[in-house]
Amino acid sequence: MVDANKKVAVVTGAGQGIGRAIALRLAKDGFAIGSLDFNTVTAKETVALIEAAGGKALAVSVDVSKREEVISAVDQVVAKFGRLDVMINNAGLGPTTPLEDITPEIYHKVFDVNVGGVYWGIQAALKHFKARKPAKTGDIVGKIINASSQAGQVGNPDLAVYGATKFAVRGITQTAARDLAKLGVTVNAYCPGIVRTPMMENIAKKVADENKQSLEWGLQQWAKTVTLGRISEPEDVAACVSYLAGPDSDYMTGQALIIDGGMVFN
Ligand SMILES: NC(=O)C1=CN([C@@H]2O[C@H](COP(=O)(O)OP(=O)(O)OC[C@H]3O[C@@H](n4cnc5c(N)ncnc54)[C@H](O)[C@@H]3O)[C@@H](O)[C@H]2O)C=CC1
Ligand SMILES: CC(=O)C(C)=O
Repeated sequence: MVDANKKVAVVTGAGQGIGRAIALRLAKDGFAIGSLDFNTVTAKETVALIEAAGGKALAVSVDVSKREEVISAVDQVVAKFGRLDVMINNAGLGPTTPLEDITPEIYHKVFDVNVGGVYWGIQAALKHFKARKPAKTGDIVGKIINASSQAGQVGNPDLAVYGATKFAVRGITQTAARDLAKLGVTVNAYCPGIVRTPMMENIAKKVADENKQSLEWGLQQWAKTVTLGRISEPEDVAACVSYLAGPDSDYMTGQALIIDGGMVFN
């Protein structure tokens, strides 16, 4: 159990990339962290990094596409740290899927993770938020922050499945914000541009290989196509999520913050 006023955040997909950056940043902000990931090894590595910096964290193995696993994982974090303040539904899959290559298996798998994981994360968090009574009307008892994308704002080449899930996350965020406001729960999303992570590198590798160019060239091509050419770092996204998780954003709900200002909407 942590001291009573130490806030607690759960991050899904905390084993690498943007999720790890968010977990490290929120730990630096003073949160105890639930580091949830399909990959137990990397989830534990994130915990080790947080503890080495003097923070508190718990790794829990989870497949966010499985509702009961998500509920159980969040319960384990609350059992350890005594409370839940922020739920960050970050875990996702980002395959490149030319329209004619989409199969029912790909469709179900990506939607089950990217969209189902958000539903189950919201439900898992709500269970604990509803147990808290706002001291006065308008007080915030919990925050939900979901991972959308620039690809959830405009159609990206070859990302018809992935992009559809990110459009869906924006819709879920707006509906949940309306439905949960009366409980004192805010719901927002972050919409990064091109961020240097294993997911984005896998996507960029396709265009790089097709053009016999380097991975960096592929990332740049993507950045020029969907933004004004900037490749962000996971820490840039974590800074935005730190704002959404902190008290300065208590007034905000239902927003889908576009992180990479250099957005180009065709
Ligand atoms: N990298 C980018 O350029 C952008 C990423 N995003 C979004 O940010 C989020 C994080 O993306 P990245 O860090 O780039 O991805 P990543 O692929 O580098 O890391 C994703 C993490 O989620 C975990 N994960 C995957 N499926 C899971 C499941 N079923 N259950 C639990 N954990 C699971 C993976 O093990 C991994 O640790 C995703 O939702 C992605 O859609 C949004 C815009 C841009
Ligand atoms: C992976 C992603 O969200 C992109 C290409 O914006």
